[in-house]
Amino acid sequence: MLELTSVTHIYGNGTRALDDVTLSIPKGMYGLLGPNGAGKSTLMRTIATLQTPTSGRISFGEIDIIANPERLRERLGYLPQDFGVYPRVSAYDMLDHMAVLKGIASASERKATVETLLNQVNLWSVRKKAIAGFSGGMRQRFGIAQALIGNPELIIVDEPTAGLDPEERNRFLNLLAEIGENVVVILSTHIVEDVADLCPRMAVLAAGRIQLEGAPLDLIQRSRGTVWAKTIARDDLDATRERHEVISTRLFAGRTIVHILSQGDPGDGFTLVDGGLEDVYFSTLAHSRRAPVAQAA
Ligand SMILES: Nc1ncnc2c1ncn2[C@@H]1O[C@H](COP(=O)(O)OP(=O)(O)OP(=O)(O)O)[C@@H](O)[C@H]1O
Repeated sequence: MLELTSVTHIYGNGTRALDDVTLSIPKGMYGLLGPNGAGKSTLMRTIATLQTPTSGRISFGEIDIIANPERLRERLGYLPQDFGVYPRVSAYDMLDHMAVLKGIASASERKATVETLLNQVNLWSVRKKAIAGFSGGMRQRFGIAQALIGNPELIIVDEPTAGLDPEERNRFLNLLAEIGENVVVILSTHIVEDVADLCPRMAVLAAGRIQLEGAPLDLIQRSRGTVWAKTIARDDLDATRERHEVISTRLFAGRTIVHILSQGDPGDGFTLVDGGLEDVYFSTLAHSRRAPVAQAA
């Protein structure tokens, strides 16, 4: 279990990127959902011990990770949002090199590790090719392979599916799902479907605060009876926004489908729909923009 208690991070320029974040993250896949600038990367880097929070406590099992970051690092696998430079060395050699850095000194143990991982992420056939020539999806699968070196107990993946085409995204998510239920896997993303497809628990982070936490199915259940939809002409959108609490809009065949939040029948020809996680997410964001402090309390 990873426990965060009142974690706040204020950057040198005064930006309060994390504001009193308290979370308990159990084993299994955990989704951290939030828009750009919400503070997700700051939170991921903080948990990965790459930066120290301004205040608050973080523990992983028995380990106080702020006091003993090196103990966490031995158990951590991290795929950052921007993996950085993609070298002209082969996937095999790079993974072998990273295994050395992770402390696997024995050549035979390293060979077994590297071969297993390349197979697991389906890069065995291209193991001799330079990573610089890999597609986005291949790079992300390589990123997961390096994160899995040394059997980590805590795995952090920051925005891993951004920019992947649907087939690559599916492949990558299946790979994450296989990693297992015996480790903590935190998936940070702004893509609702990533969380809906994979995570038994999730939190929504916006403006540095946890706005919502729970099991996606429960959260969807709780929103039942409050999400209404209607197809309108695009020109009518402003008027609709004035009259109703619009949580999302989507174009379909040149028309606009609006979803609104209403505790009772809003009239105007809206029909009740079975809301999904996207509705839960967008209504949470709408609330947080209106009353950030009250919502997060
Ligand atoms: N080094 C820094 N110095 C000052 N402000 C920063 C720094 N890094 C991030 N921020 C600010 O902190 C806030 C949170 O940024 P962060 O990158 O953690 O968000 P994010 O949810 O990961 O967004 P994105 O997906 O766009 O990276 C933003 O307002 C950002 O501008």
